[in-house]
Amino acid sequence: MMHAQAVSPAMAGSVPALSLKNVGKSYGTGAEPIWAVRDFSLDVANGEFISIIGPSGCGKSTLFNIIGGFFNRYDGDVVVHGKSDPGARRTIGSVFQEESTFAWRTAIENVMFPLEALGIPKPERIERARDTLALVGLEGFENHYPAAMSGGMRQRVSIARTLVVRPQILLMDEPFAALDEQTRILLGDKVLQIQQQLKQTTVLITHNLTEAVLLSDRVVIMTYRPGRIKRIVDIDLPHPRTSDIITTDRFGQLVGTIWADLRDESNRGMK
Ligand SMILES: Nc1ncnc2c1ncn2[C@@H]1O[C@H](COP(=O)(O)OP(=O)(O)OP(=O)(O)O)[C@@H](O)[C@H]1O
Repeated sequence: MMHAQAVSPAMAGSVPALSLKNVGKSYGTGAEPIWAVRDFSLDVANGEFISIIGPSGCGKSTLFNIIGGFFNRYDGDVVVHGKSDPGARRTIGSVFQEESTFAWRTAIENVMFPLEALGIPKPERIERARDTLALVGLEGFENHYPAAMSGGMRQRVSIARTLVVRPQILLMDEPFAALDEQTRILLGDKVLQIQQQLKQTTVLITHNLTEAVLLSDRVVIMTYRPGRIKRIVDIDLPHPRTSDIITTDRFGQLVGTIWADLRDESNRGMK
């Protein structure tokens, strides 16, 4: 169940949805640059749910920015569905850690926003935004402003705004970091349902063990700075899943296994 290979067995012979080839990024100049991420290589299969977990400061957000295309310069290659040209990343939809809803727009107006940029006619925009809000469990809240919603609901609006264009790859950086544990777990259920329905490839950056094990097909554990792959753990829990699985022995074993690695890296970060 545990191995350090960076290629999923399900992927043999097919083009990965996402391929990271020796990606890296350093900050600062001069003789001693700080390497945030170094020599990070990983293939993600179509439809796979991958979590990347690591201690604070290990380079998770840096990796998110590399994958999402938010840096001008980094080392290595990011290949999306076999292509590494600048347009290849159009099939990636990103969800950010910080709250990113537009306060002056209602929930449905937030979700319609990316469709406006694509020039989609209004009736279709409304229909697609409504459907996607229903997908994230916000039916009936279409006309609410973000200020009248909870943090968890606002993050669901952000997720809906990303999903409304049906990205083939969903990339998320700690999207539930600001939420309490119960809301996180319930949102995890929602994310599982969405993934089972849309079957999009998902890369979740997180420091939350429960979330990583609940949601993922594989969990990638990062080392403390420079962020490299320490180990990849196959999550051999059955599908379809719900948060009920948290109470099983196998879930506990997987969390324990990952925690053992993570604790070593977190300790290095504390020093
Ligand atoms: N703009 C920057 N300039 C210099 N160093 C930076 C910069 N951004 C990040 N770093 C360094 O790179 C390392 C990785 O940062 P990054 O934000 O990617 O980590 P992280 O794993 O996302 O952290 P956290 O979980 O605490 O958000 C950090 O240790 C930090 O010191």
